[in-house]
Amino acid sequence: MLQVKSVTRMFGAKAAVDDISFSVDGPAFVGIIGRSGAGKSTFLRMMNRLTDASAGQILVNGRDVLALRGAAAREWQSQCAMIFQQFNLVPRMDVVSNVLCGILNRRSTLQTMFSLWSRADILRALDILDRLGIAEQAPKRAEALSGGQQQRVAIARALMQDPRIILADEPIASLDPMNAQVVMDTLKRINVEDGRMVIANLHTLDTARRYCDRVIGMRDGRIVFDGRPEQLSTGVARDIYGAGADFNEAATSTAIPADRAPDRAWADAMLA
Ligand SMILES: Nc1ncnc2c1ncn2[C@@H]1O[C@H](COP(=O)(O)OP(=O)(O)OP(=O)(O)O)[C@@H](O)[C@H]1O
Repeated sequence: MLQVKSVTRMFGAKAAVDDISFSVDGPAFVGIIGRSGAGKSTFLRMMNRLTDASAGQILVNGRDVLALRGAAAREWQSQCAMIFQQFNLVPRMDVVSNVLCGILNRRSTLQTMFSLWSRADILRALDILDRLGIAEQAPKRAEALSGGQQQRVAIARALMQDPRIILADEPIASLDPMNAQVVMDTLKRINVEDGRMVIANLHTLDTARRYCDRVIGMRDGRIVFDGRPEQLSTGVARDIYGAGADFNEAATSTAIPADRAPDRAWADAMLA
């Protein structure tokens, strides 16, 4: 389904992403880890064409999405939704309108100017919010919501596009552990229930181990690890992060232990 072939992105003389290749067969949950500056965001931005690649191909079902131009590139962007660390919602706009923004590019200028949404679109947005457990927030301004709720609105906006792939750039980096868990559980549900591929840049090892089917470790623009989460030993992690013997995994942790019943119940209630 996805084949990344020798993809490189240069910024001046520096390779932010340096000749990376990997392929993913099915709708997996892929985590990309690595220290700041490793090239994780640049890769995701190339995938959905926010940034051009300097060389290489990204084949999705055999089609090189890096070669698409104009309307075809925009069409690809709608199949490849992106979620950001800072949610990127319109703070003063209500939640349901933010979700409807996911299909802005499918509307005429007139429809956009007068905020005309079809009943079917509005019902679909509400359905998605309901599925993510935040339907009651629909009329509120986005800025009135907690960080975790805002990130779920951003996920709802992404789902409105009905994408094949969801790219998540540090989706939980601004959240407290409990909200982080709810957001990761939500992404996992979408991956498993809908069969949409998720590729998430993650900064915590325990999150990568817990949610991903596959983990890719990047260092200085290159892939230095590509394997299953259980292969991600402390030694491997130390290598990915370029850390010394004093590397402390706990320092990269935000997750809540799975055996903490109240947290689990809270998360389940939020997702119900
Ligand atoms: N627009 C740009 N112009 C110049 N250099 C850039 C640009 N974008 C990224 N870089 C450089 O490319 C390298 C990779 O950056 P990137 O943001 O992809 O890393 P990252 O792994 O996502 O890190 P972080 O987690 O801090 O976002 C860094 O050295 C960065 O300074």
